[in-house]
Amino acid sequence: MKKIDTLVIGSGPGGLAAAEKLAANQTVVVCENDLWGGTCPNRGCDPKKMLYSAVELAEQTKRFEENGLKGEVKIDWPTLMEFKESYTSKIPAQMQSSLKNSHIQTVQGTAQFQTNGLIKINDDFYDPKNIIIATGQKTRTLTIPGSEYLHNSSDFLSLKQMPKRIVVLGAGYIALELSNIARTAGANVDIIQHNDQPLKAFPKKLVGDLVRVMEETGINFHFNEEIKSVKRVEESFEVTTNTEVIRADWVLNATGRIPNIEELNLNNVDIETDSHGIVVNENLETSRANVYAIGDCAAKKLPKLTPVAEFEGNYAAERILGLNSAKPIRYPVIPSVVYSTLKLAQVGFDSLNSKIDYKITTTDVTHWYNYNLTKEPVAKIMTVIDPNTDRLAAGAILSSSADDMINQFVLLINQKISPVEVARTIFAYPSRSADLNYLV
Ligand SMILES: Cc1cc2nc3c(=O)[nH]c(=O)nc-3n(C[C@H](O)[C@H](O)[C@H](O)COP(=O)(O)OP(=O)(O)OC[C@H]3O[C@@H](n4cnc5c(N)ncnc54)[C@H](O)[C@@H]3O)c2cc1C
Ligand SMILES: NC(=O)c1ccc[n+]([C@@H]2O[C@H](COP(=O)([O-])OP(=O)(O)OC[C@H]3O[C@@H](n4cnc5c(N)ncnc54)[C@H](O)[C@@H]3O)[C@@H](O)[C@H]2O)c1
Repeated sequence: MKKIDTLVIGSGPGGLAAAEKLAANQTVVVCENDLWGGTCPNRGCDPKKMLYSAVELAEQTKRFEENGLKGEVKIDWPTLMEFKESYTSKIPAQMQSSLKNSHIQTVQGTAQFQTNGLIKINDDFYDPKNIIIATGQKTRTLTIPGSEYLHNSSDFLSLKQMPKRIVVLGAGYIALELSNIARTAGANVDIIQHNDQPLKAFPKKLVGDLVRVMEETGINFHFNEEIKSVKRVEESFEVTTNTEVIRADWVLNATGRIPNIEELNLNNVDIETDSHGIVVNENLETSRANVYAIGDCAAKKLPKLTPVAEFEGNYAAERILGLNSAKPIRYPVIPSVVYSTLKLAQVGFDSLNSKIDYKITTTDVTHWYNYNLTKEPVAKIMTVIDPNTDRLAAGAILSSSADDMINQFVLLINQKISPVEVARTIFAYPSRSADLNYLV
């Protein structure tokens, strides 16, 4: 039996952040049953954004055709995939060796709780003083006839050739991001959503604009459709809903992700779970002493994002080290971005106070100098101002630069910067950040 200070289960952004922080003071083991580094760098944020970068440039170039940028731009999918793989193929080894360099022991295998509280990994038993569970999420399985034909986002990010016709089930983050990549790379795309609320957590007005722009690129949205079955017909597939049959060469299941906790055998030690994941208190402690859950696998009403997992990993490590022993975790505002035909970003909406009558303004900036420059089909900025302080409380942006611009909003909100202070600032010109003066 191996006695150690802390066992971290899962080597994604959450687990890595925790392990690195603990390593200077403790004996730490990180256990991983798949790719070192977890979802984000191997089959999530990073590879997606590498494909997106080419797609974004191609879209931008097409928009500028009538303004003097001539010549056909075409995505060469196999070469683009090679570019992506030039990064992803090195990640697991890099991540594992960086852990080893920090004197963290790495074990390849599945961690499973035993009834006596020990953890079994391969043929070894571990008796850690603390455990951090950071096992992430996985694609939700749809229980419909033909579900065996469905692919997930990892399959998409490894496609050798772009299929001619793709049907995408769901209209959330993954659906809207990967549909845009597929469409720009030449596929015909149909998106099927069971209600009329794509990207439910984002402001409806801006989502409506994004859907319209995606439709203009040729993507077909089918709302309020119940997916009944997927049937193989020779080399292709038929996706049947309550009202239609759509032909596809490839079907992506993007109907959501669920906690990846089955293999842990949590019921052996009565660790409480619900349908959103492992139940934790405001100190990220599970129902069992000295066992923490962080990142995507924890049941919390927060966006499941890489920086959130890292923030929680740091917090759990500090708590184990006794650095924040009494303080509950306090999150700063959390921005989220959908990287689609345009970028849709938001921050602060989940921290609004229902008793305050905020001043909400949506400004159409499509024809403002800095947006006209890139000929965007639409660009809008929504601001939510607290009338008591005149400060920005929340905001949303739809534009090609929303991912960077939203970080300006993050700073304004977190640092409580007033409009007067913004007005006293000299920003570089011309730049989109310089428009802040007119917006807040
Ligand atoms: C397609 C896609 C795109 C995304 N894009 C973005 C983005 O642009 N921005 C963003 O912020 N977030 C994005 N995300 C979300 C982001 O990837 C996750 O929020 C983040 O990876 C969560 O980190 P984590 O450490 O909680 O879990 P993960 O990164 O999922 O890591 C968990 C690890 O635990 C391992 N594991 C599971 N069970 C066991 C076990 N029993 N024993 C041992 N190991 C185990 C898994 O193999 C995995 O490697 C995206 C996700 C997807 C799928
Ligand atoms: N850019 C980013 O930050 C980014 C990108 C990708 C994923 N992620 C993270 O991963 C998580 C999972 O992403 P996701 O897109 O899989 O989930 P999601 O929850 O964002 O979207 C799932 C969509 O499928 C719909 N749906 C559910 N059941 C359905 C059914 N039977 N038929 C048709 N539609 C159905 C839902 O209404 C929803 O619109 C996100 O919540 C996010 O935290 C983040």
